[in-house]
Amino acid sequence: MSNKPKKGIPRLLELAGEKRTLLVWSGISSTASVFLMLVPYVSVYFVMAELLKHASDISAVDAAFIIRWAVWGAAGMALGYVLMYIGGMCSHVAAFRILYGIRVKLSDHIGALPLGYFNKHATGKIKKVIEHDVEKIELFIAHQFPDLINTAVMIAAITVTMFSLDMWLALACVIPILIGFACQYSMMAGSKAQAGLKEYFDALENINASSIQYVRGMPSIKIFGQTVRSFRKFYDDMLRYRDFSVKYTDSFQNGYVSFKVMMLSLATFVLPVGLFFISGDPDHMAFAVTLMFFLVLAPGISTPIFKLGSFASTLTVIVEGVNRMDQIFQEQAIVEPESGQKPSAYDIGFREVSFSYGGEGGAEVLKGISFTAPQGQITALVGPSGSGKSTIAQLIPRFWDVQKGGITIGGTDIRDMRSNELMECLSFVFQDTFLFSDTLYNNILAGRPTAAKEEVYAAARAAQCHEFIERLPKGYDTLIGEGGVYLSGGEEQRVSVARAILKNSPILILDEATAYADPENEYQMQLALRELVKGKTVLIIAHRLTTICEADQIIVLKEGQIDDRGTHDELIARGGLYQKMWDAHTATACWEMDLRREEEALER
Ligand SMILES: Nc1ncnc2c1ncn2[C@@H]1O[C@H](COP(=O)(O)OP(=O)(O)OP(=O)(O)O)[C@@H](O)[C@H]1O
Repeated sequence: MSNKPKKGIPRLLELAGEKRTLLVWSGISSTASVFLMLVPYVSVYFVMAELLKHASDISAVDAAFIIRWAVWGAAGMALGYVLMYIGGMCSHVAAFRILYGIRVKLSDHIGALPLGYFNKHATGKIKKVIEHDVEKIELFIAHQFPDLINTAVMIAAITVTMFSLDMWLALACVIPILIGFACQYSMMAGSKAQAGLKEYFDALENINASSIQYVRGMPSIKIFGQTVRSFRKFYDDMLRYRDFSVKYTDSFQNGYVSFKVMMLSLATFVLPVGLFFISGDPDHMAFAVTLMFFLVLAPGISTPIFKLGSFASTLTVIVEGVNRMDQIFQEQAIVEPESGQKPSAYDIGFREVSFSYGGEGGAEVLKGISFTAPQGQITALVGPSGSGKSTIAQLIPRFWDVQKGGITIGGTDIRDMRSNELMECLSFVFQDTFLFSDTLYNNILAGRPTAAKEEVYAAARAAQCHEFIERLPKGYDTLIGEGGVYLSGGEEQRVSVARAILKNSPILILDEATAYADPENEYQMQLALRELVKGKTVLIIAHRLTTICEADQIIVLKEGQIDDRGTHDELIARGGLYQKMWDAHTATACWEMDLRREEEALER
């Protein structure tokens, strides 16, 4: 058996899993309903035949026979509708269950991906796949699947009937249909069309991603008096989508027109063939009746065929949507060890770590980094912008896995720890704090969902946010974000410190934690952090060197390598890069002081 990965509809059915059974029932009900719907036509045929047989003496008509067929016809139609309804119900239930199943699978998989994946991929793209592409599947399974079966069975039944009546007339009908299909298929299924569809999906994803950026970047756009036109990315993506859609639709013109012309002129092909054969048939009358039947049936078959054509275009969209889902499923999830090891201590060790964002062979942003952040001590990372400080911090929670060397916690390689155990050891306070659209209380509680009320308040007090929370009209029940209040950058950071205090993990990583702090806020933040770092292994990244000069160890980075290390005094004494940074920092502080003095003088 081949293990080739499935694509398109077979892949969709594979994703549907055991919910396929409902789809099978939907298919069976729809097929049965088609045949039952044909019963009234059969009954009309027999009733007509009986009436014609006794046209000269109508009293000889078998009334019971006619009533029987009338009842059969009505029953067939009624049962046909019931089965059609059951088929529709089954497909709807199956669709929503499949949708739910696929979304859960996608969410589970996304949850298992390394955090770096979310930096690399725009949220708009992921959102489009989970919402838009999965939703299209519902449309297909719930509505079009039973219709598709109906249409296919009807076309098959009509074709069989045609061939059983007359092969030549049937061929005169079927050959133009096949040519019409070939014209359309060559346009829609060719490699150019497939590439076009991919490009169409890319354009749609780009619009999704850049529209989110546009909305998020609205304050900057407004402040700088710009318009949508000046937000080039969104504007360009919209233009690209418009131009591409017009070009893409145009490319189907010839194929679709040829297909439609063929379908609507089937009688033009049937009539000459019929006239050719009628003269050679001894039973002219019977052949004439058959020819009449074909001339009536030919336009009738075009309706289900048009329907089938529209399904073909939906199918290509579904297939591309399933491909997009598979691209997410193919993303390598974090490799979890069978049985995770627990660290016995909480020092962090970097051993000859080299890392490139581009994977193996890419440009290295960290080159052979080795250091130990001892347990219970504060280690600071400093260095010019782009030297790799944030990358080091993000490698510890496995945003990405290192390509060379290894990172350990208490001597245990982080790749040998289960992710939940690794995360339990760590707390983060990032520069950009993320608060959920929820109450302030729940935002702090997120640090340890099992914490008691008093513990949440204690954490808020320690993080210097209790006072400002109490001042809000609804206190801890105040909603944050949409429909609620917005906090200042410094307040948000202190809430995230409260969250970290509540989590009380043995290792703490602070990335630019005082970035938003004004003098008042910075003082509050320092008080909050002092509480937070007590007895923890702390790795801190800060541009304000004054905040880290007390650190037990300072590691100076330059272009992805360790340039120097030591305490503040040792590094100053050595007079290297750190001393230059310190001089620059103190010069800026003096400059700020001078400005303040000038302002004060002016005020006086
Ligand atoms: N997601 C990413 N993909 C590719 N390259 C990245 C990514 N993040 C950072 N880099 C690159 O890696 C290098 C190190 O970046 P990093 O953010 O670690 O530096 P940093 O010292 O923290 O800088 P800063 O002080 O400005 O925040 C930079 O050259 C940066 O351009």
